[in-house]
Order: sequence, then C-alpha cells, then structure tokens
Amino acid sequence: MHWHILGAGAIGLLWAAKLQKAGHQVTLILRTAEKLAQYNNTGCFQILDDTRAECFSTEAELADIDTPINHLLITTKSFAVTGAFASVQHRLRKTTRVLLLHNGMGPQQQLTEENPGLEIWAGSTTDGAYFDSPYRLVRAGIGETHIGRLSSCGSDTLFKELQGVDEQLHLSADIQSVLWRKLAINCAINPLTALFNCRNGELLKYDDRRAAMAQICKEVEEVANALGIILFDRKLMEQAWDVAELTGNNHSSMQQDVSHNRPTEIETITGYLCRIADEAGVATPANHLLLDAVREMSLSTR
Ligand SMILES: NC(=O)C1=CN([C@@H]2O[C@H](COP(=O)(O)OP(=O)(O)OC[C@H]3O[C@@H](n4cnc5c(N)ncnc54)[C@H](OP(=O)(O)O)[C@@H]3O)[C@@H](O)[C@H]2O)C=CC1
Ligand SMILES: CC(C)(CO)C(=O)C(=O)O
Repeated sequence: MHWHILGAGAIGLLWAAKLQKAGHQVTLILRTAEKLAQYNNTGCFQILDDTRAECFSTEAELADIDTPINHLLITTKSFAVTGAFASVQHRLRKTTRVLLLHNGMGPQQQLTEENPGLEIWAGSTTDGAYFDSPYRLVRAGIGETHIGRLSSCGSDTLFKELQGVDEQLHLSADIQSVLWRKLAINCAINPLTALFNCRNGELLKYDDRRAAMAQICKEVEEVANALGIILFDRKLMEQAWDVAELTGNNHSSMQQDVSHNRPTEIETITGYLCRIADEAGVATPANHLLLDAVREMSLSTR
C-alpha cells in the first residue's frame, strides 16, 4: 500500500520506518517548501535504538499538489490535526482511508462527523521517540499501539493490511474507550507536571500534588460515568499512580512543551474533558482551574 504521512515528527517518522520495513511505499508530506528543501538536502532520516542506527530514504512532498492519497496517516500534535487534514482534503478520494494517531480527543470525533463518507480510524500509542538532532530520531521505548475504526463506513480490512507493520499493533472494537483511557491518564499527569514543572514521578512525592491528582481523577471518573464510558477495572488514581511511577524519570510531553515554550495539547486533553463535562452537566472545578493555569503558561492554540 502507499501511505502518505502528514506530520513528519517523532511518531510520524517512527511509523514511516515501520511501514517501509513491512514493504509499504511511504511519502512524507512536509509543511513548507523550506522544510522540504532542508529534508531533501539530508535525503533521509535516521532511527537510533540501543544497538544500531538505521537510515531511511523516504520520499517527501508538499500538501498542495494534486496526486491522490489512498492511505493517510496523520501524526501531527492534536492541535494541528484539523488544519493538516484540510491542507490535503483536495487529494482525498471516496476510498481513501485515514488513520489519526495522536494524544488527546476532539479532532478524531470532529473529522469523523464532518466527513461521513470517509473511512476514518484512530489510534493510541505508548511508543516513545524524540529527536536528538533534526531527522535523527531516538527510539525511547517500544510500546503498544491500539487502532480502531471510528467511521461507520468502511471495513476492518485495514487492520489486516497493517499486520506485519508492528508486532505490538492491536485492533480495538471500541476505540473510543481506548482514547478515553489515554485521555484520563493524560488528564491526571500531564497538566500537573506542567504546573509543578516536575517529572512524572515527582507528582507522587508530595501531599499537595497527590491530593490534586486524586481530585482530577475523581472528576474524570465522574465524567466518564455520566457518559457510560468504562475506564479501568480499578480506580483511575491507582492506574495513574502506576503510570506516573513507571514513567517516574520522564518529563511528560506537556511539561516539555511548556518548558520549551511550544504550544501544548491542553485543549484536547483537559480542555476536551471540561467541554464534555460542561455539556453533560458534570462539575469539574479542579480540571477547569488546571485548564486555566496551563493556558496561562502555554502558547495559545485556540
Ligand atoms: N513522541 C512520542 O514519544 C509520543 C507522542 N505521542 C503523541 O503523538 C502525537 C505526535 O507527537 P510527536 O510526533 O512527538 O510530535 P512532533 O512535534 O515531533 O511531530 C509533529 C509533526 O507534525 C508536523 N506538522 C504540524 N502541522 C503540520 C501540517 N499542517 N502539515 C504537515 N506537517 C505538520 C510538524 O512539523 P513542523 O516541524 O513543521 O512543526 C512536526 O513535524 C502527539 O499527539 C503526541 O502527544 C504519543 C505517544 C508518544
Ligand atoms: C503517559 C505520559 C504522561 C507519559 O509521560 C504521556 O503520555 C505523555 O507524556 O504525554
């Protein structure tokens, strides 16, 4: 299959490599002519893991050409998804399949509602990767990726066609719940680490941080309950505690975005939770306070 990847960042390039290794053709869609020239100068990207460095010569192009896209993987940050999608919409056909792989919620539901005839999939991953220099990607952790079809149109054959791309790729029959679980964990950890400017594990070391985390978790559970969403088979606080402990030395993506003065994904994490809670009439005062606090600290994406 020929995959176009929109969002040639850490997750996008990781997937470009996985797809290429499994025999798929891959084209990266870059944002500007300047970025394309810079990439073509380098001619490839590298992925480093514990044992080796691999080079991938993947072709790249801009969004505004007319070549049709049959398989589109969008791996931008959540706040850029709808804009990125719009930039290639003229290249999509009735049979195009779209896979969205990002944290947070909102864009997946919006694109599915606005494009009822399109086969749209969404996913959530615990893979980890970061750049140590441009187009040099360090694979930080091998995680699991769950994908599932959001649109009512289409079929599940895409999953079969992706088998062999990643041993840790799973098909979910209820991808909304998978996205909610990831959302719940991100609500519990990301904004607090940004606010306290600390590593994930440092949320557990102080009474006030633990109390804030417990209150956030309680509100997220109340929203999920009101919507009939089953999160975990134990309390969210216990689940989030384990994730914070397991990733104790890591800086969350939101803490890193705030500390590097980049836009954060707060609007699609706590922002989404608060919006859905307001619509459902569930009070989420601690999440609203946290949303305001992180909005104050980060570049606006609204
Ligand atoms: N990195 C990780 O380990 C993990 C990330 N995630 C999630 O995956 C998602 C992607 O994260 P990550 O890969 O780290 O993010 P990056 O910032 O590394 O990559 C995003 C890429 O999208 C590009 N982009 C943005 N807008 C457009 C556009 N309109 N057209 C084309 N390209 C565009 C950016 O290009 P430009 O450079 O021009 O801005 C950038 O290269 C996020 O939701 C993140 O939370 C989830 C698990 C782990
Ligand atoms: C689970 C967690 C908090 C791990 O750092 C994460 O997903 C993130 O940083 O975005």
